[in-house]
Amino acid sequence: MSVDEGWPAPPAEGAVTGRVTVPGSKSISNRALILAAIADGPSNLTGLLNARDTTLMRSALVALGVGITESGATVTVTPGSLKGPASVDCGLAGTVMRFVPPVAALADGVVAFDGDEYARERPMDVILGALRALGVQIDDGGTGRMPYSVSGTGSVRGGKVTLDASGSSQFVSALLLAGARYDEGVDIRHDGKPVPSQPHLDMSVAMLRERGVHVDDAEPNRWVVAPGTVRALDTAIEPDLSNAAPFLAAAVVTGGSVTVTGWPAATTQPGGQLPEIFTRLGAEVSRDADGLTVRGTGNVHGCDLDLSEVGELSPVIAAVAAFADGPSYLRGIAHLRNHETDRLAGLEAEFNALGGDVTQLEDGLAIRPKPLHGGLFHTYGDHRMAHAAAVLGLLVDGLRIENIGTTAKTLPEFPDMWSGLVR
Ligand SMILES: O=C(O)C1=C[C@@H](OP(=O)(O)O)[C@@H](O)[C@H](O)C1
Ligand SMILES: C=C(OP(=O)(O)O)C(=O)O
Repeated sequence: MSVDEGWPAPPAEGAVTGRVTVPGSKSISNRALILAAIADGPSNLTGLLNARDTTLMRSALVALGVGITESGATVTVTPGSLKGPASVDCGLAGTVMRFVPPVAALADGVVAFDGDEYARERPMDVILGALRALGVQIDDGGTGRMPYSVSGTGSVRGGKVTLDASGSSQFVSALLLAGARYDEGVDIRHDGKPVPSQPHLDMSVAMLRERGVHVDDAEPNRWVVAPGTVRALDTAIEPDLSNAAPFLAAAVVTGGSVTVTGWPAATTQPGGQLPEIFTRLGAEVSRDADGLTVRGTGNVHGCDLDLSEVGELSPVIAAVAAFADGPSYLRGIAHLRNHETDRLAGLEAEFNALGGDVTQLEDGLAIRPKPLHGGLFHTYGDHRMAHAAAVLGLLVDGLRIENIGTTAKTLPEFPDMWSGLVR
C-alpha cells in the first residue's frame, strides 16, 4: 500500500503577487444544469465548471434521460422524458445528493442513489422526509441517509411542507429548484434555528425567476413556488468566488497583491462578501474593469466574524486568522459539521497538530495565533481543507497536504494554479 506523504505546499518567497482566473461557480453550474434539465427546451451553458461535482451532476441527469452535449466551450442541455431505472453516484457533492432526488421524483421508475463512504454521514433525512410529505415514495431503509432510492411515477403532487433546514440551506434549495414542476408547486416553511447560507437561497430564487418561475419569498422562512414551466435559458456561468478565496488570501497573509479576473458586479455567491471580510481582516480591496484586487497590508487583524451566510468560506478564513495579530472567533457555522467532513473538528485537529491553538465553539471556532511548524495536514477528502492548508503553507515551512487531489471536487486545476501563483 502506498503512503501519501503529501503534496509539499509551496512556501511564499515574499509577497505573493499575480492575477488569477478561476473557473465557473460550482453552485451556479449545478443549479443551471438542474434547471436546464427540467426546462421547456434546450439551454446553452457557457463557463460551466468542469470538476468532480459538475461531472457527477451531468452523469446523474444523463442517467435520468436528459441529453447533454458539448461543442467547444458550450454545453447544451436538452430535456428528455425522465425515466428510471437509473443509478446516481453522488460522490461527496451536497448539490447532487440533495438537488437530484426532487428531480428524480418526477421520473417514471426507480432511481437509486449512493456516493462516497463519507457521503453516507451527510444528513439527508430532512429532504427525504419533505419529499415523502409531498407524495414521493422513498426507500432509505429507515436511516435517513445514503443509500436511498426514489420511486417516481412521472409526476409529484407537491403542495405544503414544513421542514427544519437549520442543518443545510440545500434542503430548501432542492425543493425550490424542482418545485415548479410539481402539480401543486411547493409551499415550504422552515421551522427551527436559522437557515444558513442565505446567499445560496437567494441564488436559487434568482435563477428560478430568471427562468420565468414565480417564487414568493416575501415572508421570512417561507418560500412558495407556483406550478408552471421552467423556461430554457442560455446562461454564462460566473467564476467561482469561493474558489477565488484561497488565492486572495495569499495576498492577505503575505502582504502581496492578487487580482481575480472577471469578478461579477453583482452576485448571489457567498464570495460576494469576501471584499468586506478581507477588509475587516486588514487587507485593502479595490476593483476595476480587470477584476477584484486584494492587497495585504502586512497586518492581519484578529476578528469576530459571523460566517453563517458564507460557511463555505470558513476554512480559508480560519487559515488567514491563524496569522492575525490577535484571536479570531468564527461564529454561526455549526452546520459545517455536516459538510464534506466535520470541518470544525478537522480544522481544530489539523491546525493544532501544527502547533496551533484552535478550539471548537458550539457554533464555530476560536483561533488564537501561535507560531506553527510543518507536518502532514490531513484533508479528510475536503477540497476546502486543502485550500486552508495551502494558505498556511505559504508561511509555514515543511507543510505537506495529504490528498491534494481532493481539490478536484470543485477545482481540479488548484495545485497547478497555486504553484503558478506562489512561485
Ligand atoms: O446550495 C449550494 O450550492 C450550497 C449551499 C451551502 O450549503 P450549506 O447550507 O449546507 O452550508 C454551501 O455550503 C455549499 O457549498 C453549496
Ligand atoms: C459544503 C460544500 O459543498 P457541498 O456542495 O458538497 O455541500 C462546499 O463546497 O464547501
